Amino acid sequence: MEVVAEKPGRVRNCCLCNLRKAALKRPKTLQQICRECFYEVFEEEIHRVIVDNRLFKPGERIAIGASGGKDSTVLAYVMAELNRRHNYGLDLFLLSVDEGITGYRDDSLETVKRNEIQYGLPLKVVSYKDLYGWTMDEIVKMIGLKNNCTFCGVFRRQALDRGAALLKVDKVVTGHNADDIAETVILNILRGDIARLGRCTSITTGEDGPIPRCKPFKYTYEKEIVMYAYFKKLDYFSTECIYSPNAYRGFAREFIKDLERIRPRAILDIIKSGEDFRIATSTKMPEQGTCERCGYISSQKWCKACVLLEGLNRGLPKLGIGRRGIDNERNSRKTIENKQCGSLDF
Ligand SMILES: Nc1ncnc2c1ncn2[C@@H]1O[C@H](COP(=O)(O)OP(=O)(O)OP(=O)(O)O)[C@@H](O)[C@H]1O
Repeated sequence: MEVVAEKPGRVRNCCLCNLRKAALKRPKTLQQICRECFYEVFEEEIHRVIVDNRLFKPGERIAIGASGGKDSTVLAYVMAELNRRHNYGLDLFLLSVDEGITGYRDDSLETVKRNEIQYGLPLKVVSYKDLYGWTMDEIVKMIGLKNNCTFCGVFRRQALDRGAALLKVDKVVTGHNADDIAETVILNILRGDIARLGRCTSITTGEDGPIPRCKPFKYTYEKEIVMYAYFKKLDYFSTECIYSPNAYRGFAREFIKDLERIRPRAILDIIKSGEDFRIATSTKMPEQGTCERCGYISSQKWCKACVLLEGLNRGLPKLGIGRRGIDNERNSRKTIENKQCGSLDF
């Protein structure tokens, strides 16, 4: 983290207010600014994104997807702050999914429980065990570490929707940041995944599904989120998931970080390129329907979660994995590709 060294006589004034000493170099613009101005530009940029994109309407109930990590902790703090300051008129809730990962999610959930009190936001926790009858610990015991992120990603997406339905909220917001989105653009290009490339830069997704999801941090740099959490001394959990090797995404992440070092704007430009892609009309997009088994949205006969669950319950966990997948009559092409944690398609 780039904090300006405070050597007497050598520290410049903040280039925004020109009153106080600069305390940090802003990662997005490389400006040397004071803490107070950093808080202000950081929060106001998010406010502008919320207003310009009309993310919320007064009176809406909003669930903040809260994992206890830095992004969602800062999101919960800033959302509560902006809601008060700008009178958004929102009813905010914390919504956590307990995947059942001992030594990781149990600890991070303790952080979210403290955030509930610190920020005065009611918390709802939904668990894989209650929803699916399996914890990730049990799934990993059965399938090993190879495709576990596929199960986790598919189950989490649905678990958040189910939690949102229980809370009767109008929208879910997540802490996906600009770096996450730029990485996903690159990953979708590398995979040739046109359908996901087309939607991964949208600030709101799932408007045709059970519950829309928004990303107020779409243009917020990860480094700035870390700085903000550090200076504000926010209480968050910083351990990586113990089951997530994340190799392919890791390469994209490193690539973006290298580009950012040379030119900080690169992150915003990749997002812009993603936004400006036009999908050829000849590209066949999946048709939206509902799962015959559980009623969840699905482009196939069974939704991804039901296919994976069927595999687990029949002791054939590879059933829904890979390009062959389960032949579900209506559509025998691939059901699920191996996908790793932190996917934006969630
Ligand atoms: N278990 C969970 N319960 C609720 N929301 C979650 C959970 N896991 C992820 N999310 C939501 O999805 C966003 C992106 O998740 P990802 O797994 O990429 O974590 P991350 O980038 O490390 O974010 P964070 O720092 O908030 O953990 C999070 O910011 C959060 O809003």
